[in-house]
Amino acid sequence: MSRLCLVEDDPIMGESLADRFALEGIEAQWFRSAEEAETALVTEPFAAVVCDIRLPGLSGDRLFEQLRRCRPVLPPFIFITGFGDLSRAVELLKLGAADYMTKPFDLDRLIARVRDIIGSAAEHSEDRDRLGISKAMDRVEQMLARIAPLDTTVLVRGETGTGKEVIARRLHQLSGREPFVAVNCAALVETLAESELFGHERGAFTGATQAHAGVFEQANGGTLFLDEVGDMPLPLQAKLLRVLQERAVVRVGGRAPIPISTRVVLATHQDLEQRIADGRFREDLFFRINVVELKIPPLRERRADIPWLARCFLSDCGERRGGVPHRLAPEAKEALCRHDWPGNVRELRHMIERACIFADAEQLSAADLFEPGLGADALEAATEEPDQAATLDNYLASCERRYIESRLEDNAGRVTVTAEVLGISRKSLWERMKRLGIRKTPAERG
Ligand SMILES: Nc1ncnc2c1ncn2[C@@H]1O[C@H](COP(=O)(O)OP(=O)(O)OP(=O)(O)O)[C@@H](O)[C@H]1O
Repeated sequence: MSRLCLVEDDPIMGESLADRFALEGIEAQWFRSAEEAETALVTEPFAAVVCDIRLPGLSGDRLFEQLRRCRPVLPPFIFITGFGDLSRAVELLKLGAADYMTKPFDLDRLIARVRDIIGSAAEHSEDRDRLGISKAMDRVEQMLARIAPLDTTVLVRGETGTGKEVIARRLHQLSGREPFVAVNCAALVETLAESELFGHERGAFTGATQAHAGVFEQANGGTLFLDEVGDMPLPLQAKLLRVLQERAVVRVGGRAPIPISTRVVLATHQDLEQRIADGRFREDLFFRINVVELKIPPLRERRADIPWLARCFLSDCGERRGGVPHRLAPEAKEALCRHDWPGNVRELRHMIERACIFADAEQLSAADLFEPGLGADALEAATEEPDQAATLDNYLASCERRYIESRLEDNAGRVTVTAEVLGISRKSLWERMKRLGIRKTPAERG
């Protein structure tokens, strides 16, 4: 789905835009009024909307606001504005519009922006079912497809937060089995662990007033996910080994073995070889569970997945809040790609979710992500070793300069928009730029 919705009442402008889109191979449907476009936008899918603000009847901005109220997810809106509509355009950005272009605008820039938006939307919708787009995750997906129909035991290894449970669930989904039962072995209470895993008969111990099926039985026919298996106490490891070998459980206090046909997926972030060397993990169990091993690389070793996962989480947040997903400013995307992610995908997910809740604007800056309330550049400057000879005033001025420069860069040098973002007047921003020696670049406007 890469069709564009163009809303423009001016016949010359509309025709030239429609022609240019056609020349560029972008399929566009042209509407002369917001009313006509509204009907199409509620019934048909569009990859993006290019919309004039001033239209006869319903205006472009009212159309956007109306649709926002009744549709949980809207295609990205790019507004075409006259100079007088600039402050309205800034408000629309805050409400979730993707961008705006001031007339007369550079058609090449508009085409590039539309391509950018349509391209990433298409790329994203195709990829939504994937685990990542890196080569490493490609290989994991290929392995999953191959082992899904078999009932082999699978060991998933990787640092904490790399997505081991996500992978176990994907394998389960691909296998077509039911049900999926997950147990965190590190959280098992030692005295109850055996009964939890293998079940117990009535009267097996004080308090066992009823017979209880353990997780192996509960997962019969499906998948049993044993997370943090590296942390399982040694006596329990011996019992687990027996169950895996015999493919049958004996409930605590019971005698008869109960056959089980459960695919067992185990996961750990522990260095099992080291734990074997330390006498904390059974070597025979290791060989038994290590039939198929899936190694999930840490996020810092598959950086291609970072912006892709970030987009997934942004769109999840957008769907949850029933609005247009937040976007990443280019510097925010770069900062994400540079970060080393010790907490892996979990850290990335939490960071994005927190930023979506607390950020004021629809476009997330690096500061929104890494240090809400304090600009990332200011933070960087503040954590840099200060020049010993610098006075406090010089040091603060350098933080202020870096922060303003980075916000100007985010907003393509537009002084009016940047002043809005910084929460100061345009005049005050000019004065600060002059005082701090920040020069306007030729590309700047506004
Ligand atoms: N490929 C992925 N796509 C989308 N979300 C992911 C992916 N990988 C991980 N996540 C998210 O990251 C978080 C951590 O994932 P998960 O619990 O599977 O990691 P884990 O390796 O099992 O962690 P731990 O070792 O701490 O148990 C979850 O919120 C999960 O939804």
